[in-house]
Amino acid sequence: MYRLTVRDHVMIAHSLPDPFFGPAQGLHGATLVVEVTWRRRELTQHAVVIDIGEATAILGEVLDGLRYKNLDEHPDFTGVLSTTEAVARYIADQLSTRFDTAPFAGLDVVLREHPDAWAGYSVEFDSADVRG
Ligand SMILES: Nc1nc2c(c(=O)[nH]1)N=C([C@H](O)[C@H](O)COP(=O)(O)OP(=O)(O)OP(=O)(O)O)CN2
Repeated sequence: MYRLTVRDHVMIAHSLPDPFFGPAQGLHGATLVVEVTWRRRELTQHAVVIDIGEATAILGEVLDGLRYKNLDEHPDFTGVLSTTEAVARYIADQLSTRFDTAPFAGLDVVLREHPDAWAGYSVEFDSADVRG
């Protein structure tokens, strides 16, 4: 399996309004470092998983929808606890609508909350040995 990872970051504000989260029930900010890995079984005719520039642009486009936003007021997070895990899933879902998933085996999204804690979400696409 081949992999290509790009990284970006996004500053957001949010609250986690459940006693489970203790002080994080209140509004607070976070700078999330976002790593996305595209996976495929066979390389393209150009011997890549995906062009780094294209991957970076797609990720940036998705993160632009979150930058400097208060997720408590973001329509896509209404009624959702915007945990790192949930934001990772959201980013994976948004990414998956922005490229042809057919040649890829999957996508892994990792969000680093701080240097010692991170969470992620992986989506598996149909297996394929397509050379594109
Ligand atoms: N599994 C997750 N746990 C927590 C998340 C999360 O996204 N996924 N988020 C938070 C808070 O948003 C924040 O990042 C940390 O808040 P903090 O109060 O410091 O939480 P800690 O668990 O590290 O410490 P406490 O002892 O609970 O205060 C929290 N958890």
